[in-house]
Amino acid sequence: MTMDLAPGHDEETRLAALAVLAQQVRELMDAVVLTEADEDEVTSVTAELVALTERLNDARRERPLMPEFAPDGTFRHLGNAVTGACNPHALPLVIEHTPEGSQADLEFRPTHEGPPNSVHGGVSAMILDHLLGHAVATSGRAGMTGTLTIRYRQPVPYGRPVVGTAATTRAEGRKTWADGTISLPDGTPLVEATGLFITPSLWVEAASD
Ligand SMILES: CCCCCCCC/C=C\CCCCCCCC(=O)SCCNC(=O)CCNC(=O)[C@H](O)C(C)(C)COP(=O)(O)OP(=O)(O)OC[C@H]1O[C@@H](n2cnc3c(N)ncnc32)[C@H](O)[C@@H]1OP(=O)(O)O
Repeated sequence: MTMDLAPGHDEETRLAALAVLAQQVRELMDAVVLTEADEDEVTSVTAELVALTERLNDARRERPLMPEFAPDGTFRHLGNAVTGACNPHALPLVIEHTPEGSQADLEFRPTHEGPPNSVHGGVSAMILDHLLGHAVATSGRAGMTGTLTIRYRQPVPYGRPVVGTAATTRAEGRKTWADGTISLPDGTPLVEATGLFITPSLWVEAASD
């Protein structure tokens, strides 16, 4: 049977399949950090993974998927380390644009372990960097992180829901400041961040060309 496919349908279907693969790889990574399998089983699984890696590398891109607008007009960056549905490194973070700024429901995974039973501080900083950057971008003043200051108030648990929020606080020329937190659902702050984002002079020049 043949189907009448809309333009781009094949690629969207392929990307959806790739997102499912990326999610399976996240499950695989958790399985690797938690497994108690014996050496023979670990060696056997590794051999299968080598074969799977070679199959994917038979059709390899030069670099991860770029930011773009999806067919429905929404912005997406499927290859991003924080938000990319097709990047197993990403949670992925799904960010909502709220009247106050940016917000995301999060659940960290065993692969994010830093101190025993809690999330690595660098991972929390990475998530806050992105959330702050998103708040800045949605305020119409997109920029690169210049500075990021983090205050770790309480350990962040994994395997439990937490909430990330961010909002811009002030702007001056090409500089925009934003604050954000990772909190428990009851509002208890765990990590606080303040960042300075700078719109690169190159972007300003490119926009005025
Ligand atoms: C409803 C609307 C929907 C819209 C949807 C939107 C969706 C949003 C989507 C997606 C969100 C994305 C979120 C991303 C979040 C993650 C961001 C990252 O992780 S970025 C990677 C890490 N950061 C870097 O790699 C930067 C590396 N540095 C640079 O590229 C440059 O140094 C840069 C751009 C920061 C500045 O370069 P220059 O040449 O443009 O600017 P100069 O002239 O050097 O400085 C201008 C002013 O800024 C100060 N400055 C420069 N760098 C600074 C710094 N690092 N710290 C403090 N001040 C700095 C300078 O002292 C100067 O200040 P004086 O004007 O004199 O007061």
